[in-house]
This record gives sequence, C-alpha cells and structure tokens, in this order.
Amino acid sequence: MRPSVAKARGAIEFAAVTKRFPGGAIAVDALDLRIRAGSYVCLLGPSGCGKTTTLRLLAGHENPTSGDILLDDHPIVGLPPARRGTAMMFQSYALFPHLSVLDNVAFSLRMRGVGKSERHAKAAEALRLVELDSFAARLPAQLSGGQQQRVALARALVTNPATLLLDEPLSALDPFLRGRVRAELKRFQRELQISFVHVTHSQDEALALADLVVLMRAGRIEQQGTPEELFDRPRTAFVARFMGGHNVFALADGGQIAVRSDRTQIGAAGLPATVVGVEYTGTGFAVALAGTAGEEYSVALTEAALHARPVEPGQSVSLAWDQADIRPLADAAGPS
Ligand SMILES: Nc1ncnc2c1ncn2[C@@H]1O[C@H](COP(=O)(O)OP(=O)(O)OP(=O)(O)O)[C@@H](O)[C@H]1O
Repeated sequence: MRPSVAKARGAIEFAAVTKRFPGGAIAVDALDLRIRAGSYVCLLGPSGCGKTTTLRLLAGHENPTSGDILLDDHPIVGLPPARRGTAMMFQSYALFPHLSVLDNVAFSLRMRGVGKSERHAKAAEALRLVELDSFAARLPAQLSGGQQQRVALARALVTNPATLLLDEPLSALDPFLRGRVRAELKRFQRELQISFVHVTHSQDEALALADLVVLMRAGRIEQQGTPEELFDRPRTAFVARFMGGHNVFALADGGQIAVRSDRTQIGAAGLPATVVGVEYTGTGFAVALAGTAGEEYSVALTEAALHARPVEPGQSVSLAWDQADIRPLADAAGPS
C-alpha cells in the first residue's frame, strides 16, 4: 500500500485485442485502447457489448485470441491474475461471513503465502485507508452496507495493485449509498494515483466518475473521451441515444443531427410534433413528444419556461433549435 506515492501507476494499453469465444462469438473485436496512468476509466455500453470481457482480459481471467495488453509498459498476457499488478473489487456480498473484517482483507495475501504478521499489518493499513481500522475485529454482518463495500475495496487494495478493476460495483446499493460510495471511490482513486477501470451500464455513473469514458458497441469502441465530450459532442446517433439527454432528428437530406433536450425549443415554427406527456423532474419538467412518424423526442423545460408557455398532452407544437446547438452525426442509419 502506497497511498502517497508521487508517481501515478496503471498505464494500460490494449493493442488490437480480439477475444473470440468457442462457438464463434466475438466479444471484443480488434480493441485499441490507451489508458493513462492514474486515471479513472469507465467502460460503458449496452448488455453484451464486451465490457466485462475487456475487464476479464485485463484481470487475466480470460486470454485474448490475439493482440497484446500492456500494464505500465509490461506485457501481461499469459501472466496469472495474481502477478499482473491488477486487483478486482468484488461486490460486498462476496465477503466471507465467518471471517473478521481484518481476515477478509488479509485473505488474498494469505493465498499468496504472506506470513501472518505481515498480512495483518498490511490489512490493517488497508483498513486505515478506508477509515475502518476500528472495525477490524467485527464480522461483515455487523457492518452497514457502505462499510461492507469499503471492506471489499480494502480487500482489493491490500495487494497494492497498479490497476483496480471494478465490475458494476455499485449496482447492489440503494441510491443514497450508491452516491456516497461513488464519491469515495473517486477520492480513493485520486489519493492512490492508480488507474481504476470500472464497468457500468449507467451513463450517470460514468459521467460522474470517469476521466475517460469508453462507450462500447458490439466489441468495439463507438466513442471515447471525457464525460463532457461523450455527452455534449456525440459523434453517432448510438452515442447520442445511449448517453441520453438528446434528441436525434432526421434531416431531409438523409443526414441526422443531435440536439440536447435542454436546448430543443418548443416554438411557433419548426418540426411538427405532438405532446404526449409532461413530467415533473424536480429541477424542471420533461416534455415527451411524438414526431409525425412516431419518433420520440423530449424537451427539458425549466419551471419558469413551462409556466410562461404551458403545454399539455395532445397539443400540436413545433420543435426548433439554434444552429450552435446542432451536433452532426456520422451514422445516418443508427439504431432507434
Ligand atoms: N464464456 C463465454 N462464452 C461464450 N460467449 C461469451 C462468454 N462470455 C461472454 N460471451 C459473449 O460475449 C459477448 C460480450 O459479453 P460481455 O459479458 O463482455 O458483455 P457485457 O458488455 O459485459 O454485458 P453485460 O452488461 O450484460 O454484463 C456477449 O455476446 C456474450 O454472450
């Protein structure tokens, strides 16, 4: 454990990595990806797009069919999981119920043949890092959900990995706890200066946590970039729809554009649409609309805007946007 190291660790490179499963399924298709040391990466995408396989290739739980994977410039393909410099954070319910918190955290060191006093000292240090040192003697069942999650994190960090791998680590938590653990993960990643590779299907989670968002589709990278780039400058209809908060409009020339829902205006002239619903979102209203061919659109309005120009279901309106808010899209035939 080196919480105060000056140099960031965990630079990752996937070079033309393909994973083909027996039976022919290509889970990861010629993946090229560079991750800077000390960055928080979220692998995002719909079910079956290859996120978990990418993580398992990094962990050493799968081997690529072809291609290379480097961690801090060292090739790691073929190395056993324990010798790669990676660690996987499992869900808190994977803690051993009959072992104390300290022994749970020390477990992977025991598996590596580390002596008792050394592994207890390292486990105690990992527990200090997650601020649970005073809970070392408790059993997991005697902790709150958030504390159990921190034990799971300490258990992964005890081997001093250069890269922490997380597969949907927040999915079992209630929304309140999810927000808190999310903030803690980000804080630990910053303090440790190692890379975190976090698989999620939640756009919100990726936007909140990542330095680099990698949106996958059918084993390939559809778009990668900062959260702002992915959300505000989608390159394809798939990205605009998956990231949400956008309308995709078909143009007369066959092209497509995206316009953010909060920049789409309900005006006097423009694209004809019918209001199908108005929902209160707490910070404003979401107006759901249908185009003339049944296309689904949404406009986010502030409370003041809705009260100034009320709309109601069944009403015919026109949708418009400013030139500056147009994002041209590359794939005219994106999925709906
Ligand atoms: N052991 C396996 N054998 C055969 N096919 C597999 C295996 N593991 C994954 N696949 C296939 O590879 C593709 C990618 O799977 P993967 O689990 O990586 O997707 P994912 O993006 O993590 O999906 P999810 O969000 O549902 O977990 C899928 O089509 C899946 O069916």
